[in-house]
This record gives sequence, C-alpha cells and structure tokens, in this order.
Amino acid sequence: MTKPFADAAVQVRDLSKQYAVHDKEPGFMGSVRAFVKRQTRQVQAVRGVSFDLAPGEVVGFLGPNGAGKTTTLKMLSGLLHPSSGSARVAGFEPRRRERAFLKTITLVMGQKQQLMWDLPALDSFLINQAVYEIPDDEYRATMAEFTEVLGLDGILKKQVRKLSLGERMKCELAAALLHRPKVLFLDEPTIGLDVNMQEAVRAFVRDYNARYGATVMLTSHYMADVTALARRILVIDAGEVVFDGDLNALAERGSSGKTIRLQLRRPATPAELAAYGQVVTSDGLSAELTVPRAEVSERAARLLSALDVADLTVEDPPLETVMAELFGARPASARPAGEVTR
Ligand SMILES: Nc1ncnc2c1ncn2[C@@H]1O[C@H](COP(=O)(O)OP(=O)(O)OP(=O)(O)O)[C@@H](O)[C@H]1O
Repeated sequence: MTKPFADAAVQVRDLSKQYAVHDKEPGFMGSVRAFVKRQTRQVQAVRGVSFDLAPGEVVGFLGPNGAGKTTTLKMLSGLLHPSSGSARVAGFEPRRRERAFLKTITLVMGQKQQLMWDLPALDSFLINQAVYEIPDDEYRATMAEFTEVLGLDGILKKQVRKLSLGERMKCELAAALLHRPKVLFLDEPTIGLDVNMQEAVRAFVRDYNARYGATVMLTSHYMADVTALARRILVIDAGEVVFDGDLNALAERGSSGKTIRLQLRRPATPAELAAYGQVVTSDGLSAELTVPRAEVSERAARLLSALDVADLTVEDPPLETVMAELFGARPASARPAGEVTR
C-alpha cells in the first residue's frame, strides 16, 4: 500500500493504460484481409501503478524496454489519457491540460525535439517566453543562469540543424525549463550523448533541482545518470511497479555477490586469489573478486590474514549488473503479458 504524502508533488493511484493495436499482415492481401476483418489487439502498457513523489524528490524510473515508462510519463504530462486510475501532479489532473498545469511541468524526451530545426535556438526560446508568458526580467535571469551552467555561449545564435547532438540537447533542456517548472519528467535526456555531455546534463539537472526544489522523475538507460541524481528508484516491469525504494536496497536485490577490491604489498597469482572468490581482474598487486553476499566478512577476514593486504574495499555490484540480473535473462516475448486478441 502506497503511503500518501500530505503534499505530494505527484500522486498516482492504480493508473493503467491499454493501447488498441490493429494488426495487418504484410502485402496487398494483408491489406484486403485487414479491411474485411480487422484484427484488434489490446496491449496493456501500464497496469495499476501507484506511487507518490514528495516535492523536491529526484526519482529514477527504470525498467526494461517496453516496460511502460514512457507511457506513464506521457500520462503524467497529460499527453495520454489513462484507461483507468488517477494521477495528480502539483495538485492538477494532467489529462485536463490546464494552462496553470502546463506552466508547472515539463516533459523532456531525449528522442524528440521541440526546437525549430531551421532557426537558431534563441528564436525557439523567445517563442517559449511568449507561450509561457515569462516576464522579461525573469527570462533574462533564467537565460543568464542556464547559459552559465550549460555553457550555451556561442551556440544560441547558430541554426539548430548545425549544432552537435550534445549542443542541441543542452538547448532542448534550456527551452524545456525556461518557464522554471516545478515538476520535471525527463525521458532519456542523455541518450546518445558522449560521457562529458552526459555529465553536463546531469550537473544541470542537479543544479536546477537544488536551486528550485523541483521534483524530478528520470528515465535513463545510463545507470550513471540514475546513481548520480536519484536516491529513490522505481522499477517498472510489464507495466507494474516491481520495486520502489532506496538505490542501495535495489543493489542488494541483485543475486550476484559483492565486489572485493584488493591492493597487495606482495603479489598473489590468480590461482591463489581464486581460493577467496571469483577473480574478475588481477595484475599481481591489485585484484577484484566477486564473493557471495552472505560470505563477505568471512572471505575478507581470510584474505586479510593470509595475504599481505595494503587496502581492501567491499562494494555493491554496479546497477547495470543488478538490472541485467533482474531483467536481462528473460526473453522480451515473455514480458508483456495480458495481450488479448479480438
Ligand atoms: N502508441 C502505441 N500504440 C500501441 N502500443 C504502444 C504504443 N506506445 C507504446 N506501446 C506499447 O506499450 C508498451 C509500453 O511502451 P513504453 O514506450 O511505455 O515502454 P518504455 O518502458 O518507455 O520502453 P523503452 O525503454 O523501450 O522506451 C510496449 O509494449 C509498447 O510496444
């Protein structure tokens, strides 16, 4: 049972979405058959999802491909109507798309762009200023701040089509946050960016969250985004929330063991190290071992007494490993249950 926050920024109850999909065989005869008897399939993309986000909270929204993340974010932004259940965002019902609601939220989709391709980004910013009725002084202050944090100098007057992917994404973010929304839905905001640009986007989101106390719901396939920004993780699988909790608790869910990193004063061979755990890397004086979670203390104690250890640290496996363990092994076809052919 989801406990309600008295003043939740996002409140979701039993939210579901079904898409009606019309199937058609390829080719001319397929078209004729579809015309005579249309095959309709219901795809249950989101099924009975409930959660609350507190004001200012940053939440990583994870799950395998097709799990229902984008569908959920679109419902919370009012782009899609839920099939059933309810959602409130900053006190508004998203599906009504009230003006005050649209001024309070933003949805950034890394795969879609809102900037006009043939114009400089600055022109799109001015349009957004008018659309969101941003006063001139606030517009100037926000622009100055975003220019500094995102390093926009020198790119705002270039045609958007001539910007690099990273430069364009920075401008997309600036355009989407110009009206200083209180609730941010970020769907893969760093997709396709190089590591430096990913870090720049993360730093910007972190800064914005701290400065404006904004609530952020973030999906990303780059776990570094999630671990850098969010303490709480929501995991959705086949349309259902299967985990809602602390990042560390998720890491502990992984069936794999913990990682022991070693620095040695006297070298040990991989064969010697294998007595203490599965050797991941070893170059004589440093090594990385995977050990069963329940036996970490005992293995570490044995290592310390048997070898000349300069340093020993114990870490959880990277989130990528945990997610791969939770979802990676299953065939995609086994996931989206509940498809009904009519
Ligand atoms: N417009 C649509 N019509 C029919 N089915 C759809 C539509 N959009 C999404 N789906 C289906 O709904 C399910 C959830 O899709 P959704 O895009 O929400 O997943 P996701 O978690 O965002 O996936 P990804 O990580 O791959 O972007 C999938 O089975 C998808 O094929």
